[in-house]
Amino acid sequence: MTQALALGLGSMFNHSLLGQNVGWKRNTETDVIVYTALRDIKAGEELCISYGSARLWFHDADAQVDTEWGDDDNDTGGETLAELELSGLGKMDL
Ligand SMILES: C[S@@+](CC[C@H](N)C(=O)[O-])C[C@H]1O[C@@H](n2cnc3c(N)ncnc32)[C@H](O)[C@@H]1O
Repeated sequence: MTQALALGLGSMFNHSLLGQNVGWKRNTETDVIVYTALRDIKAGEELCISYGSARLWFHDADAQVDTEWGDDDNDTGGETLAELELSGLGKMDL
């Protein structure tokens, strides 16, 4: 597994699984992450990427499922969010 830590502007994107409007792809040969608009984005609109459906480390304000913070039974890595993930858009290649 290869992991990456986005610095600079790349560290400013919030997560949205359902409302992501920016996709991203890592180039592990050049160590560059390329961000691409997934649709037309209005001025002032928040830019959101998907951090993936893996376990998140914060309470996701965007989550559409009943998640109780700190409860293993409610982690976001289960099938519920995976089913919601938009195919191929901003998906983490972990
Ligand atoms: C990479 S930073 C994103 C930028 C950050 N919001 C800032 O102002 O610097 C990741 C952090 O943003 C917050 N965050 C991102 N997406 C979120 C969401 N959907 N709901 C709640 N907090 C979120 C969490 O605190 C998370 O640890």
